[in-house]
Amino acid sequence: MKIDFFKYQGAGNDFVIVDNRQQIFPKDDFDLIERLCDRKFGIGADGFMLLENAKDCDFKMEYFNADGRPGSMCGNGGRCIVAFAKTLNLFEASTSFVALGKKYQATITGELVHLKMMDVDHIEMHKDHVFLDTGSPHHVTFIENLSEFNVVEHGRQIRYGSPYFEKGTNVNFVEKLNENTFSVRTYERGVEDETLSCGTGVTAVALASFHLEKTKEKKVHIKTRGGNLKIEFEEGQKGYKNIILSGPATFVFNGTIDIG
Ligand SMILES: N[C@H](CCC[C@H](N)C(=O)O)C(=O)O
Repeated sequence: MKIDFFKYQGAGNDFVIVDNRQQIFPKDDFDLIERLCDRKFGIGADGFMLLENAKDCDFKMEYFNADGRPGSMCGNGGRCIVAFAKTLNLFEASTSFVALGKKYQATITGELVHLKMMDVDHIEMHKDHVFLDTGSPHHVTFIENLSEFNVVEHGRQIRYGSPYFEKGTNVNFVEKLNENTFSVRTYERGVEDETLSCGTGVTAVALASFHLEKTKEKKVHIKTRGGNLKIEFEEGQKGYKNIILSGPATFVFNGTIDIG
């Protein structure tokens, strides 16, 4: 069977998207999804997404990591699927979609997609890191000389170590550049490698930076290897709310692939 796919990237975090409103895609076939994401045997991507119909929303997003397994929330993927949904005329100026049973809202202005992330109530503070869930789990550590740092080696050690083990976590290494700007590199669970950027990861870094008083700003700029992202948020009674992740989400190419 041949399927049409669309390749997008958001700040260098890249995705294959398939329009599955007709339920044509065999989504239980994790080996197939892994192969489609493979950069040598397939199309190549950090993640795979299906756009499906949803009841009270414009569409549903189903996200899979490059290892073919269903992932948790993906911030850059969310922004990319919103850009894709726009080309299908599924909404005008703003959209709401469902992912992992949660409702998300987004808007588009020019090249930028602004995605409202889930509220974050808990930030775990540890001696040398913080841990929080922004839709996906994130371990955040501040370091120096980020550009020289071996992200894969250290990220992998933390991801597979205590207390995460098999379930794992995404791991972000951060360096402060100025009062409201941070540089971030992320080791992504499910890709098991460094990716060029991670949306839920930079969101976690922005909140962690504010929480640790490394910035007083509630509008934080993040530089990643794949581009720049911006996070705005408000303090809620318990934690953080109205968290908006903004950045580019760009169509790269489309094609047809025989999935057997
Ligand atoms: N790249 C994604 C995160 C994917 C989540 C995945 N790595 C997991 O922990 O299941 C992002 O932009 O937020």
